[in-house]
Amino acid sequence: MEKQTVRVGLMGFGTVGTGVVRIIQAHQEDLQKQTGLGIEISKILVQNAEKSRSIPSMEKIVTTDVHDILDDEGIDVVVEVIGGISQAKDYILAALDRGKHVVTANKDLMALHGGEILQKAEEKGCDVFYEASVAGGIPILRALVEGFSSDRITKMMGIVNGTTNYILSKMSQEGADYAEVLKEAQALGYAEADPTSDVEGFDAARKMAILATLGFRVPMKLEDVDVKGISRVSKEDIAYGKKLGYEVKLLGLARRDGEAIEVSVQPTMVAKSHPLASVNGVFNAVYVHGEAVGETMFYGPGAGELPTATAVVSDLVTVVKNMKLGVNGRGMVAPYKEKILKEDSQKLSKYFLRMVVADKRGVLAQITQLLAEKNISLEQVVQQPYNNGQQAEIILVTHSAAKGDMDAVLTYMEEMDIVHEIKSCYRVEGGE
Ligand SMILES: NC(=O)C1=CN([C@@H]2O[C@H](COP(=O)(O)OP(=O)(O)OC[C@H]3O[C@@H](n4cnc5c(N)ncnc54)[C@H](OP(=O)(O)O)[C@@H]3O)[C@@H](O)[C@H]2O)C=CC1
Ligand SMILES: N[C@@H](CC=O)C(=O)O
Ligand code: NA
Repeated sequence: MEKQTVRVGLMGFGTVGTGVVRIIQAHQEDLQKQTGLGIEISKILVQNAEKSRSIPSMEKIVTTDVHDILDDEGIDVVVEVIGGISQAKDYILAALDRGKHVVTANKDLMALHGGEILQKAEEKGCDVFYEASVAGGIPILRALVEGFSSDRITKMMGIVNGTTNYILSKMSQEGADYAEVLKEAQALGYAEADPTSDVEGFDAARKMAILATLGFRVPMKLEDVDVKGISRVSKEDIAYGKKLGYEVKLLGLARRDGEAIEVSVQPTMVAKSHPLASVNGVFNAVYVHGEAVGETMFYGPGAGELPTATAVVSDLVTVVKNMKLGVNGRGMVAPYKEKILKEDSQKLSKYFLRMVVADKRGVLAQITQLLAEKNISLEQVVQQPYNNGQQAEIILVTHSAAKGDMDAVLTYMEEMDIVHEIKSCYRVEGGE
């Protein structure tokens, strides 16, 4: 007899797992109409079976033994939302070994071991989808893989970490200090008790590695992403940036020139005229430029129970549709392009530079001369008294310059007597 219901083993009943149950329950009829099959959650793996759950009717199917899911031949699909790397990886590989399809929200795992997991899925003829892993509820992975399949993407810029965007937005709107806003973000539950992976940019870097792999169709690794976090962004930088027409954002950048690629995550001065500059609070956004399509932008909630669960359940719907058609495991295209990473001399961008210098005649001339020697010209220059007029503060915005040249200039400036302190240096995007 033909299957009437697809049975799902849900691993994890926390924020996302609870949302998955709620959406499947609330939208059962719609899901059935779209797939032609019922979707039933058969078992839920948790760590603590004694914990009371916000959907008490599901408590009876909770288990702490992963084999209740893995060894149940009636379970067709595993949804992994426990998080973490080692156990989640073992469970997913074991599920694939048993011919079960997988949906996961786990960016940490997919950024590090996505290649191995997808290879195993291909061998076993299984689907693995992970839309929720990048920018939560925004269907950006599907857009890259399906919506832009006919195009060649040249640039992606993403605000893909809600915690840091919340912190930078508050610093900008209220002129508040980093440490102060971080505490507030922790109290509101946006930042983790240990916020390192958010504020040091690692969470965003994992998401950018996934975006670059799918967007450029090259096997990008996490270590290919240059990462710098926001812990050294000061309210002064934000205030000066604003005066010159910029908002500071933790920006993930993936850019292709010819076949050479660069991927980075760093605090960046984003021109106020660019739509990314207006993305505030915990919201995420991804800007995608394609050779044919031109500019596009995707905006929405990057986290949270129901937005993230929407992405998970939509992936589940795709798995079920594929099951009906008998085409699981055939839709995935492994990255097929050779990875060519840019040298620093090929990474071009404008820069914002703030420094404290001696207040003497000719200082600005010496600095512009040094920049000119490296072919770096200036777009904006502001000079003002500093430290009660005993020193001067110079803020520069350059025209496009190579990262290698800019790094060389900074190293040289550190040795110059007239340069007392380099306060900050940011990449500038979005003003072209
Ligand atoms: N929260 C969000 O907004 C987003 C989350 N994600 C990703 O989704 C995944 C889940 O996140 P989230 O729901 O927030 O996490 P939670 O911490 O809220 O929930 C984790 C769940 O998994 C269970 N669990 C954890 N470890 C194990 C284990 N070793 N064995 C069995 N069960 C385990 C926990 O059990 P118990 O309940 O008993 O403690 C809990 O039910 C992560 O990969 C995260 O990065 C992605 C995008 C956004
Ligand atoms: N910690 C992440 C949660 C979603 O991935 C964030 O702040 O964006
Ligand atoms: Na998404």
